[in-house]
Amino acid sequence: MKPSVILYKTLPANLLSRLENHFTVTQFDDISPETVKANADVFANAEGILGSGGKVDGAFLASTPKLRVASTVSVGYDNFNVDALNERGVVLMHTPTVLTETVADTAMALILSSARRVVEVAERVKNGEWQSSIGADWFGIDVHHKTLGILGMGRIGLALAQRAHFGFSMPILYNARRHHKEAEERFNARYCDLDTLLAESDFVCILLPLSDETRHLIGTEQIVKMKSSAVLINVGRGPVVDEKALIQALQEGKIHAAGLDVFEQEPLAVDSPLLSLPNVVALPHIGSATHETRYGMAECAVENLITALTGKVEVNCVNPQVLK
Ligand SMILES: NC(=O)C1=CN([C@@H]2O[C@H](COP(=O)(O)OP(=O)(O)OC[C@H]3O[C@@H](n4cnc5c(N)ncnc54)[C@H](OP(=O)(O)O)[C@@H]3O)[C@@H](O)[C@H]2O)C=CC1
Ligand SMILES: O=CC(=O)O
Repeated sequence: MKPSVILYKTLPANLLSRLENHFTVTQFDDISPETVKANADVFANAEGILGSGGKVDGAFLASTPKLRVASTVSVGYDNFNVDALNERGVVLMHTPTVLTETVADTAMALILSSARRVVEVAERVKNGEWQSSIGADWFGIDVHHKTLGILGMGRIGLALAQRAHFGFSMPILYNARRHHKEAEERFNARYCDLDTLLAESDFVCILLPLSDETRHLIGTEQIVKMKSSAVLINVGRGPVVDEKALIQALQEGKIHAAGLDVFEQEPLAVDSPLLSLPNVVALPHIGSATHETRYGMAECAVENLITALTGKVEVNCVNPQVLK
């Protein structure tokens, strides 16, 4: 008998077929407690799950006693309680690498659009405000040769540093838990502590995962250390920034602008003050959202599930210790 798996993401037809060749697949819209409760038998028999979003915690694991593998269609896995997975011996697979370059493009797009006010001025053109030669009230700030501070010099951080160094001649500062020789040698990046990075950067770009250590890492105390001309970019996870503190800082002109792909609550509330600030570019968590990359991620997640349930895992495992 084929192992049972739960799919909670829409897959292209060919990838769904590939999954069905190996498993008995049951599809749901989500894995919310309501869905789990209403389909308790299916969840009780599942050996694998594949999807994105949705909380996988102790309560979920109690409802899935046969679960062996969780395959997330994302690189970030902050919605999984990894300790609880480890305790139960459940393997967690994710999709790094395949999305790295696309997410770095999104970060660069946010840097450029925040600095040059691309969204705001394009709206003004659409509203018929371009009636004569533009004046200083349409101007932005330069990106090239400005200092970029990268928080989190991992896969995406490195890809952003490459763009900024070679494409825009930007000096790079970075902070991570350890030094990254590759970034220093290839992009002349300089490691510095958080306070120094905040004080010296013209653009601060967050590419950190969400964890107990990074939650609200950037709050009022940190924002006031930034230059008043600086721009904050967040492509990592929303809760790394204390959003209330950021809103207040933007309203009071403590920093120049923000470019945000991620928020404390997603989707962002339509009445969020962020949406009425002209110096904020807000994107709907599109970091990896291109047709090519989303296909690549789905394909990677499918292969991850097949390998982890039927073969030998060599890459893309978050908790390889449970394989031993
Ligand atoms: N907006 C979007 O659509 C997307 C967002 N993301 C987010 O980007 C994150 C990064 O992805 P990726 O680059 O592939 O991940 P990596 O694991 O390659 O890089 C993470 C970096 O963060 C650093 N880091 C982690 N914890 C801390 C900490 N407490 N203090 C300082 N530095 C820390 C790591 O430091 P060290 O190198 O020293 O270990 C590493 O340099 C994902 O976890 C996800 O949250 C990813 C894809 C799309
Ligand atoms: O936010 C997206 C991810 O892949 O992580």
